[in-house]
Amino acid sequence: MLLDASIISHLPKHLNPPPPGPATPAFIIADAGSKGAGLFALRDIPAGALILVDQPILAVPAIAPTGAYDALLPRLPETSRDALFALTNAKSASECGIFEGIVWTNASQIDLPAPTGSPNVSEYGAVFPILSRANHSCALSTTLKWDPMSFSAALYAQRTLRAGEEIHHPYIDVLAPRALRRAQLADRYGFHCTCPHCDVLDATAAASDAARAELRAWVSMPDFDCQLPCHWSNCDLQRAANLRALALAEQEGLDALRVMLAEEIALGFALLGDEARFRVSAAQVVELCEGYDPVRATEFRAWVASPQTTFRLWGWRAKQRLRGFNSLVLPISPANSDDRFRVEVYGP
Ligand SMILES: C[S@@+](CC[C@H](N)C(=O)[O-])C[C@H]1O[C@@H](n2cnc3c(N)ncnc32)[C@H](O)[C@@H]1O
Repeated sequence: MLLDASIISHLPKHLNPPPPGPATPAFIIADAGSKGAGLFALRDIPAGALILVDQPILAVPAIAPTGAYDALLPRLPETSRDALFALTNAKSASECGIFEGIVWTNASQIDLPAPTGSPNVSEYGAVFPILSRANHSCALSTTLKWDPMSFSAALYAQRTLRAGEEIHHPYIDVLAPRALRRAQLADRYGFHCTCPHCDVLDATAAASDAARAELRAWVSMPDFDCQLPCHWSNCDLQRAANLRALALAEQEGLDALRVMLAEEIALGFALLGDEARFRVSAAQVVELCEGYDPVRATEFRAWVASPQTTFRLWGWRAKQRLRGFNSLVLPISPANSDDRFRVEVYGP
C-alpha cells in the first residue's frame, strides 16, 4: 500500500487489521462484455451481507495538480504496480499520462478523520485491487463502508444479489437526473451509461428523475435522522409521504436508502404504539443492517422481540394525543440520551 505523505497525519497510532471477508467467497472477477471486467456474485448474497473487504493499492489527495500523481509511480512496489497497470484507463493520452489516467478512472473517495486540532475531514482517493473492478449502475444495490482504523473498505449487499448477477457500485450521485449522470460518467469515466435506469424511453427517464428528486429532498432534510419519527408520528400526511419515499426507493432500485427510510418508519410506528406495523419495518431494518451495522441491528432486534418493554418511548405520541397535547418538547435528560428523540413536536 502506497500512501501520499499527507495521509500520515490522518492515520491512527495503530492500524487495526482489516476485518475478515466472508467465510466462503461471494464473488469472482469475470468478463463483463463491453464494460471490461466486473464483479459477479458466485452465490446468492442476502441483503445486508458482506461481499468483500479490500485495502487500497494507493491513496492520494482527491484534488491534486496535473502530473502530481506521477511522482508516486517510481515508489510503487512492483507487485502493486502490476495490479495497478492491470486496471482500466478511461483517459486519453492528450488528457494525462497512463498512471494518472488509471488513478482518475479507478479512485474511490475515502474520508479520513482530520488530524487533532483541524476541524475538517479530508477527502482522498483510493485505488483498490478488487473494488476498482466493480462497474457502475445507477441503482444502489450495494454500500461501501470505509474504515479509516484498518484503512480498508467493505462492500455490503443492500438487497439479495442473485448467483451470477453483476455486482455494481455507483461512481456518482445517483439521485441526479439521467442527463447529468450520463454527462458525468462520459466525462470522467468515458462511457455512455446504459444501465436499466438510464436505457429507457425519455418519458420513463423523466418520471425516474422526478422520483429521484423527491428522494433527494427527503435525504437532504436537515436532521433527517433525528426529526422525522416525531413529526411522522404526529402527522398522517408525513407518514404517507415516508411510505411513498420507501416505495420510490424500491421502484428506482435505490436499495441503500431503504434502511434509512425503514428506520424512520419503524420509529414512527413505535411512537404511535402500532406494534404490528412497527414489527414489519423494524424487521426490515434488522435484515438490512445485519452485516453493515450490527449495533443498530442488535438494538432493533431487541425492540422487535419485546417492543412494549424495551422501547423506552413506546406509544409516547399516542398517549400525548389522548391527552390532547398539540405542541410538545420531549424531555432531554441523561437518561434520555438518544439523539433521535431530542426534538420538538408540533401539530394536532
Ligand atoms: C473502475 S473501472 C471498472 C472496472 C473495469 N470494467 C475493468 O475492466 O477494470 C471503470 C471503467 O469500467 C467501465 N465501466 C464501468 N461501468 C460501466 C458501465 N455501466 N457501462 C459501461 N462501461 C462501464 C468504463 O470503461 C469505466 O471507465
